[in-house]
Amino acid sequence: MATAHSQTLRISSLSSSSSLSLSSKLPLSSAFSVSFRSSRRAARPLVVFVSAGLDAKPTVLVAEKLGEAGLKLLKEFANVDCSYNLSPEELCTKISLCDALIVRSGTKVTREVFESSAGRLKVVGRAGVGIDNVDLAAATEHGCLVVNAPTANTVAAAEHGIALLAAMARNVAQADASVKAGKWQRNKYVGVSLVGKTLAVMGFGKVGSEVARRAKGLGMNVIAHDPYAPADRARAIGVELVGFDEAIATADFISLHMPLTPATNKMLNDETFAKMKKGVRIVNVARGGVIDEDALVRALDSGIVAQAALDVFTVEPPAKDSKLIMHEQVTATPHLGASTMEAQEGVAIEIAEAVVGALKGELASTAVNAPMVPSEVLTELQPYVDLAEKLGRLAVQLVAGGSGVKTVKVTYASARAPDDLDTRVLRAMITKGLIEPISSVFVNLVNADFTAKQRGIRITEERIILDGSPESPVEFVQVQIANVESRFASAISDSGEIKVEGKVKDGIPHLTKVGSFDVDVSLEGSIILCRQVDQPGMIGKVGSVLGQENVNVSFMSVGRIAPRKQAVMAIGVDEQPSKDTLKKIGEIPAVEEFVFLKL
Ligand SMILES: NC(=O)C1=CN([C@@H]2O[C@H](COP(=O)(O)OP(=O)(O)OC[C@H]3O[C@@H](n4cnc5c(N)ncnc54)[C@H](O)[C@@H]3O)[C@@H](O)[C@H]2O)C=CC1
Ligand SMILES: O=C(O)C(=O)COP(=O)(O)O
Repeated sequence: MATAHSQTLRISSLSSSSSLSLSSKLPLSSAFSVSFRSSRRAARPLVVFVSAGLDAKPTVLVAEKLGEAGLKLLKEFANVDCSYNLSPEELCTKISLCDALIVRSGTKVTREVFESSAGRLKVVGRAGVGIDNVDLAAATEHGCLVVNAPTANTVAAAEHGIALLAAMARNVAQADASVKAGKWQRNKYVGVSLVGKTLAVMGFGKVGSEVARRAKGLGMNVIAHDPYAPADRARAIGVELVGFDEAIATADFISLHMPLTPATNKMLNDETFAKMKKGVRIVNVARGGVIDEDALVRALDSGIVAQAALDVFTVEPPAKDSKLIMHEQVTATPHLGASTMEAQEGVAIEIAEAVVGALKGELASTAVNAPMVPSEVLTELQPYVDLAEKLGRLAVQLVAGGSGVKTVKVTYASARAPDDLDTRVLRAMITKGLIEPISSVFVNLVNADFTAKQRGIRITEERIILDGSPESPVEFVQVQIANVESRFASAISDSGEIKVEGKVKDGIPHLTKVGSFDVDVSLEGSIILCRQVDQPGMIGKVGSVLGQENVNVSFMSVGRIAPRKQAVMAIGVDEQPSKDTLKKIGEIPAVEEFVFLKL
C-alpha cells in the first residue's frame, strides 16, 4: 500500500489563498499529467430524466383535453398522442410506449400506471393545480417527475368560486330551472345578501386569496383560516387569519380552497358542521373529498347548512341519484373551476413548457416531487453535476464485485457558506453514479434518495470549509466507500476506504485523486488505472500497447509517492480496449495492478 507523502503540495492548485482545514488528514502525493489532445465535451442535459439512449423523438400521451397552444408546443418537440377517455386498462397498456403523460383532474395516475410503464414514463404533467389524482409516492419510486401548472387557472377558479357564491345566495340555478319549467315563483326564490356578511376562506393560498380580494370588493367581511399562510399577506388585503373553529363558528359563508391531503380529507364532517352557525352557506371549488358528503346531506336536511354550491365531488362524475346533487338547496357544476378559455390556454402552455423542459433534462420550477433548485443554481452546478455522477461511477466500479456498498461519505470542499451551497443535486448524481453501473435501475434527482435507501446505502455528506473567495461553488468533491474490498488496492486510502476525488477545471470534470495518489485526468471517455513502480518509459510502454489497437489516449497522468517508488498512472481513453489489450498492459513487468473503468 502506498503511504501518504506530502512532499509536493498540489494544494496550490486550490485557489491561492485557500487553506484546507483537514489538510493534515488528507495526505498528498505528487502528480503530473500529459495532455495528448484537447478534450471534447458533449452537451449534456443537466439532470437526466429521460431514459438514456432515447435518441428518437419522445412520445407524449395527452389523456385529457388540452389547449391548442400547449399542443403546438408539444408537437414541436415530441410525438403527441391525444387519446381521451381511456379506461384504466387502456391507459396502462398505452403508457409503456410513452415518455410523458399529461392529464387534468379526470385521470387517475395510479401505481399500476407507473408499474405498467416499465420505466419509460419519465414525466407526468398535471395541467392544473391539484395533484391528488397522481400517486406521488409511486411516481417518486419510479423516478418519474411530476410537474403541475400552478398559476394559470388561479383567477378562473377564484371567479368560479365567486360566481357560485352569488348564484347560491340568489338561487340563480334553481330559479332558472323553475322558469324553464314554465313557472314564475318570485316568492320562493327570495335570496340573501352578501354585503356585510362574514365569509371564511379556508385555505388562503393562490385561489383563496383571490376569492378574498373579490369578496372584499362585494362588501363582505372576510376572515381566513390557513395554518401555513403568513399573517402579513392576509393583513395586506384586509383579511384576518383565525383558527379553524373560530372561522367555521363565525362565518355566514364558508369557501373552501385547501388541497385534498390526508390532513384535509373530510375536514368538514358531522362534528365540524355541528360547530357552524345555523344557516351557514358553503362553497366548494377545492376538492369534493374535503367534505364528508353524507354529513353534508344531514347538515342540509337539519338546516345547519342552508345551502351549498359545489364544483367538485368525492367521485366525479357523481352518481346520478346522488342525494347531495339532487338536494334542492345544492347548486352543482361539473368541476368547471379551471374551465375558462383563458385559463385553459394558459394551463396548456404552462404544462407543455414544463413537460418539454423536463424531457430535455431541465428541472421544472413546478416540479412537485423533486427538490426545487433555482435555475441559476442549477446552471452554476452543471459541471459539478457531471463530476458528481462520474465520481460515483468510478468509486463503485472500484469495489470488488461491485456490490456490498452500504456506507458512502461524500465530502465537498468549498469556500461558500454552508447554506450557500445546495448539495442535493450533487448527492443525487453521486447516487446515480453509484447505483446505475451495478443495477438496471434508472436513477435521477426524483428517486435518488429513495433508491439509495431501498438498497440500504447510507450516504453522509460532509463539508470542508475553505478560506478564500467563493468564486466556484465547490473546490473538490471526494467520494469514499467504507467497509469494502477494492479491485484496485491502490484506491484504498490510508483510512481504509475506497477514495476518489475530483474537481472541475475550466468547466471540465477531472479525477484528481485515487486512494492516496494524486492524478489528474479529465473525466471523459473511460479510464485505465495502473499501479506500477515509477520508472522511465512507462507512459510510452502503455501508450504503445493501446496505440497498437488504435485506442485513442486523451490524457495520461502519473501520481507517485516518491521518485522511483510506487506510482498510479491514470489513462483516459476514448474507446474500450479489448480484453487482449488490457491483458497486455497487465503483462508489462512494472505494472503491479490495473483496472479499466467506464464513465
Ligand atoms: N375546481 C377547480 O377547477 C379548481 C380547483 N382547485 C383546487 O384548489 C386548491 C387550491 O389551489 P391553489 O390556491 O392554487 O393552491 P395553493 O397551494 O396556492 O393554496 C392552498 C392553500 O391551502 C392551505 N392549506 C393546506 N392545508 C390546509 C388546511 N388543513 N387548512 C387550511 N388551509 C390549508 C395551504 O397552506 C395553501 O395556502 C387546489 O389544491 C385544487 O385542489 C384549483 C384550481 C381549479
Ligand atoms: O387545477 C385544478 O386543481 C383543478 O381542479 C382543475 O381541474 P381540471 O384541469 O379542470 O380537470
